[in-house]
Amino acid sequence: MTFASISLEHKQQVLDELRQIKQQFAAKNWFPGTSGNLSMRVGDFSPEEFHFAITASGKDKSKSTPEDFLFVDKNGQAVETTSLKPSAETLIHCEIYRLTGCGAVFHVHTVFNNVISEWFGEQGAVPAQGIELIKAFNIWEENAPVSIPVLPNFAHIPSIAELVPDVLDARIPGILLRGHGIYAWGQDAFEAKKHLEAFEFIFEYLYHSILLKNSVPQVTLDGRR
Ligand SMILES: CSCCC(=O)C(=O)COP(=O)(O)O
Ligand SMILES: [Zn+2]
Repeated sequence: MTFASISLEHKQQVLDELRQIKQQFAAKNWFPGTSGNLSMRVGDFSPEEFHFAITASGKDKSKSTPEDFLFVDKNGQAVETTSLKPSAETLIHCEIYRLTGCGAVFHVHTVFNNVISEWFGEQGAVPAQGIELIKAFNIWEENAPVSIPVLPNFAHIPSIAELVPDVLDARIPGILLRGHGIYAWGQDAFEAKKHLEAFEFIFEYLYHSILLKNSVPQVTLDGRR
């Protein structure tokens, strides 16, 4: 499917949805210091050809302007004449679309995802168990353990993108970058948002639970420490 053959109406719908989600995430303070990027696929997916709308690089994502998004191809190259630059992290989006065929990819920097990615960075994954919200990932097995991959953070984005295939887990719709932020995706924007919110809940839960475990003396049932 060529970019030109995708209807203008569909492209506009995607931009409208992205704009709404950007405002909702900005209201949660999920784009501090111009960080974060959002994308949504337009048209059909095939690994050989796909297109998506993505946030322009370096913008204040809490503001809405006519210059917030542009369309790119599977290599992250703009498909229309524009002065806008796609997100510096577009190649990571490209790799996630290529490997999953998903419909939307959202990336945010939060204090909780940064702290947790650092805490578990050395072991390469964040373990979580017994948290009801993993049902948001469509995991219904009782007390199922999940493991959220953590990749090292490099200034050279292609070096991060090339590690994505090694850690991507079909059951877990997200990857953390150590000391940087999270990428979450889904078959559409609704699902990607649901996944991102569930990840952030899990990170916040783990943050508090690790802090409690390390600060409250562990008392056994017979009163011994
Ligand atoms: C200012 S945060 C550093 C870049 C980054 O990690 C990010 O998410 C935003 O980059 P973009 O090019 O998408 O604005
Ligand atoms: Zn980032």
